[in-house]
Amino acid sequence: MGKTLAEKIFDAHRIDMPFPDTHVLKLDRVFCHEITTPIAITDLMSRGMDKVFDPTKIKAVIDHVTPAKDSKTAEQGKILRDWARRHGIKDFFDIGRNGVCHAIFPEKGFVRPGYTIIMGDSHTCTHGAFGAFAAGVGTTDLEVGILKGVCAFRAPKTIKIVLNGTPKPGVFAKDIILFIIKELTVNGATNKVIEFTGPVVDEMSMEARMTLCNMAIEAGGTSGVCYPDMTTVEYLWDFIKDEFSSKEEALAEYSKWISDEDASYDEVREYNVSDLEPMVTFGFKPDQVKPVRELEGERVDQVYIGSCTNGRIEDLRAAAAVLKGKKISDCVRGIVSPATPEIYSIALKEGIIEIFQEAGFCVTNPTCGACLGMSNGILAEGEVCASTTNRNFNGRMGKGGMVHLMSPATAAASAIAGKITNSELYKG
Ligand SMILES: CC(C)[C@H](C(=O)O)[C@@H](O)C(=O)O
Ligand code: SF4
Repeated sequence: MGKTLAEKIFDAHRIDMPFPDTHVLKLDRVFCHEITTPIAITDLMSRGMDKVFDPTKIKAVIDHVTPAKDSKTAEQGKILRDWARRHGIKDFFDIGRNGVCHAIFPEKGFVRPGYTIIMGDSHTCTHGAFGAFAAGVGTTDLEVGILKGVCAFRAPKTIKIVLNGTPKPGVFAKDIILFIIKELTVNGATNKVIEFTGPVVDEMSMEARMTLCNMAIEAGGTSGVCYPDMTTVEYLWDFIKDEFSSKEEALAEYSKWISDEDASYDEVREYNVSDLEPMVTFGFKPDQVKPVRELEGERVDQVYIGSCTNGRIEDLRAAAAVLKGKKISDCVRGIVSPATPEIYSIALKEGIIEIFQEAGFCVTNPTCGACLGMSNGILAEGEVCASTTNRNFNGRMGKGGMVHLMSPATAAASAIAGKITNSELYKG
């Protein structure tokens, strides 16, 4: 019997199986941010265990609220900053160099095919786009990970999604993943890995694959995964070129992180996305998804483009293609947060920041801020936000506020119209 990609990663990292269905894996990376890691740090300190297993494998960033907005967030940042310094964690990204964790860590080359990664953040699944097993964990697992470099997981049952067809213009990875979550429902993949495969994924950029894997958790998935291929090698090349004599050699090495033909899956679902329309959420759960057409005309007070789902350069380009030469509605506040300084600077060079500004958008520094309603764009009671983020939970972006999740192109078109609308890219 063949093995799935996740099973192969488990086999290569397993150091113990203390109970049936409990696999203790060696970790290649422990990622940290200033909301959850300070809780682990403080607890470890109080137990006299202020140690780290390997400072080179730990990467940390202040991203959720930056610059700090109050004493509490300043303190959270300080705990992480002091800890990183104390333990010689060199890859620590503070104000001026910081970006949204799930954008900046891949961008810096910290994620590789076949890796095991944990972080105290539910969207850690994003990194599976590289053919890694990456999972969000709670404080106890994070503490053990920091101390010992290991983590216990259940067997990785996998749902395979095969995506066929050719998406229409104006239909992006975000529309596809919203559709998949609608099909799977919010707990359809609980405790499972979602493997995204097929010709549509093969054609996708790393950015688009990260958008897919990012939202695996919204269907309950432990991790999303894509198979590494030449697109993965090209993305990583600057970081790996000393390890391999050619891209082909790197590809040959990474190709071991692909499921076998005869691997056994919990479920296999095939979709043809050729007829898929741009999608949008309604209600307060990410599986409440409809074609944009059916929500066309719904009022919007704020449009937010950013986050670990859709704050990457490709996302800003897609939004700018819609906004170019246009103004956003007087009734709308437009906010864009490039997800990393690198993305910000590429957007500046390409004239994308200017397009956003001329359209009437406020451009913020790289941060999560608005996405989880902590800073830089909190909604007032009764307000509605068209957002490229990943969660539309009740009050997510501000108490009493409503969030509609959509692609950057749809968000940009909705900013111009002042109401939910399909992008011109889709209208043709
Ligand atoms: C702050 C953090 C624990 C949280 C998460 O894990 O998802 C945040 O990133 C979010 O998206 O709500
Ligand atoms: S951008 Fe949003 S979803 Fe992503 S890590 Fe930050 S708060 Fe969480």
